[in-house]
Amino acid sequence: MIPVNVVTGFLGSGKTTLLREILRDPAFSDSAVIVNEFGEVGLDHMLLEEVEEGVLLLESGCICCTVRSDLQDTIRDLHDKAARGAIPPFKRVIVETTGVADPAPIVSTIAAEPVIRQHFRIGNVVCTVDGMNGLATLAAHPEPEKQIAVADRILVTKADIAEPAALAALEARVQALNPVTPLARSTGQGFDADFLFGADLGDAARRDDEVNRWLALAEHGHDDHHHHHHDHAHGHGHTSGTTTFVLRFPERIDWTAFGVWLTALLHAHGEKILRVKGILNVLESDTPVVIHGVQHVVHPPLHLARWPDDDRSSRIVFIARGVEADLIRRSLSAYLIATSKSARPDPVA
Ligand SMILES: Nc1nc2c(ncn2[C@@H]2O[C@H](COP(=O)(O)OP(=O)(O)OP(=O)(O)O)[C@@H](O)[C@H]2O)c(=O)[nH]1
Repeated sequence: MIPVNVVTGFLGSGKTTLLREILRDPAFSDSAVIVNEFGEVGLDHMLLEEVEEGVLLLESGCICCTVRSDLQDTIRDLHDKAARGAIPPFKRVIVETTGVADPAPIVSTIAAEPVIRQHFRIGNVVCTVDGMNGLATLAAHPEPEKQIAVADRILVTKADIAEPAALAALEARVQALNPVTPLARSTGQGFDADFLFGADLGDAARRDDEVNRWLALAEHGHDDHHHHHHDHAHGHGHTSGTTTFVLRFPERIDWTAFGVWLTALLHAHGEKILRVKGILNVLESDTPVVIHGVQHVVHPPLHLARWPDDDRSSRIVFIARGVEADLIRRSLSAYLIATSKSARPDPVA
């Protein structure tokens, strides 16, 4: 299965700079890149073409709203061409979105298409955040907050030119919006391509590490001295309403009942549940099941070969906007009691 990575991030935050550098890395030369741009002039495309011939430009506008089928066509086209030998084989796809795109529909576009699903899987969503203008952009525009919430990797760019205090304030804000996603800084060169695009939950060999990474972040935050809940909507004159919470249940749960509940929740409130990730102790298996989803899309559940530590409780992290943690907790609790399989879930701080 070929991973499809998505590079998102607000206008001018450094997406093209990241891609250009990544494509210079010989280990990443076997990447097919799809660039989505607004407007007539494909400037990013011209920049990218200098270094990489396998770059395709998706010309018909914004992926996220009108032309999702174009993205599907483009991915199928890449696959056909590689199969025919018309282009070199590639090991990964990277989609660069426009700065104002919502990455969630792009993820669902790839996840929903049966032909694509036979050969491709979702890789990481990498979000660039402008180290200079990030706070101002977050205050003024709705898109970056969602891009950050949905991301699997966050890259704070322009660390070479931003003020250290401003960078720290930005990172605190980003971590408050999404405490479970690892964050790195960049100076416009020397990117850790493996961290950003190599390691992801869909890769069985890297899965345990990934789960440990976000579980540790979910439970301890990025920094123990500085717990994420403190920073939420801190200063900046902007109250976002994006919250993160962890539901923990001590007893084994019925996977089928849980699956029905989660499907119903996302059907009713998907646009408010930006991200869900969880490790479940299910009745049907002695090893844990990992779930993750972006808005209305739940990826197929993944099995871990072993538990990451001695803790056998199920833990589910939600990043949500405009929905009360308590509502979700009570709903799940009621559902599990009604299906009489499990104990009441308790929230942890
Ligand atoms: N000093 C410095 N400049 C950077 C860095 N990252 C990006 N830039 C500069 O910031 C500007 C915008 O970067 P791009 O990579 O074009 O950003 P983008 O997100 O692709 O922009 P759009 O295509 O407009 O959405 C360019 O002039 C880059 O050279 C960085 O880490 N340090």
